[in-house]
Amino acid sequence: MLLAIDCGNTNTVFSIWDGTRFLATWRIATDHTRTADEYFVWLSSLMAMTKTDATVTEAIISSTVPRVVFNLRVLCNRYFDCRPLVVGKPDCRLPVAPRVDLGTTVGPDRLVNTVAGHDRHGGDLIIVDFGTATTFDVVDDDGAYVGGVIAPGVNLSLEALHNAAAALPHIDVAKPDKVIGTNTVACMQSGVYWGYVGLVEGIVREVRRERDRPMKVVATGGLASLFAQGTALFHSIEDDLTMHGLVLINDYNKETA
Ligand SMILES: Nc1ncnc2c1ncn2[C@@H]1O[C@H](COP(=O)(O)OP(=O)(O)O)[C@@H](O)[C@H]1O
Ligand SMILES: CC(C)(COP(=O)(O)O)[C@@H](O)C(=O)NCCC(=O)O
Ligand SMILES: [K+]
Repeated sequence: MLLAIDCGNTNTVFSIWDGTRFLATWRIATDHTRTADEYFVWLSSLMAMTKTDATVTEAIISSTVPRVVFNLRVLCNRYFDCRPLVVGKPDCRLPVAPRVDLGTTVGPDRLVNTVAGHDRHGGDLIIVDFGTATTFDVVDDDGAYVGGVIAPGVNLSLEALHNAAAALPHIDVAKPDKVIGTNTVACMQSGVYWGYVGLVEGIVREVRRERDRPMKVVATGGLASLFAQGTALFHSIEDDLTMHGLVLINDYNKETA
């Protein structure tokens, strides 16, 4: 079975793929000080508690945080006796190479999303990923990542507002009932919610204009469904997009070994 690990700047997601379906998906806060032993205690207790009968024989990692990869590699080597594939490293092949400026290191999460999005929808495609950052990945007809947009993430914007203004509280993102807020929290929620809807709609409009062709829009990431309530832009919401891409890349590397 495959252990697929998607490490973002906020959360790290572990999924177990049995060749047909995901048996389990577990999430932990990303922390580069976490050791391989800590990961294993956490993983094995979740496996036991949920009665997940998994024998991990292979692993693949996508990490936007370079520092965590070391301990994740140790986890795979020591406890699952396998050498993980790490997306973005030279020994992890991709079906189609990205077409970007020389010297650019594209976030591995964006490369993985590109593979998954193209498998499900073909091109031309825009993938919107609501993570720590909100990213837009532009996928060409042949499946190449050809660039995109990086915007500050929703929660990052809320944090920045709270940190910079003494009278603004820490709040969670939500869809407000009305645009015009009649209290501080409602005003902040409106600014961030409708501001983001405008940001996403505006960026997609401009990307389509620049590419001058029809492009599907797929959304992923924890906050995608909340924003889908405020816009008709998304053709689909796919929470498992990154995990699907990790499975595809792992298969591709085995097939072409
Ligand atoms: N269902 C949700 N509701 C509210 N906030 C969420 C939800 N899922 C994720 N988040 C928040 O969205 C942000 C991005 O999370 P995540 O998608 O895990 O980011 P990353 O992939 O960059 O680690 C985090 O601040 C997280 O707490
Ligand atoms: C843009 C990102 C920070 C998004 O990461 P996330 O929100 O998933 O934690 C990550 O994809 C990254 O570090 N990218 C490197 C630069 C690039 O993709 O061009
Ligand atoms: K992201």
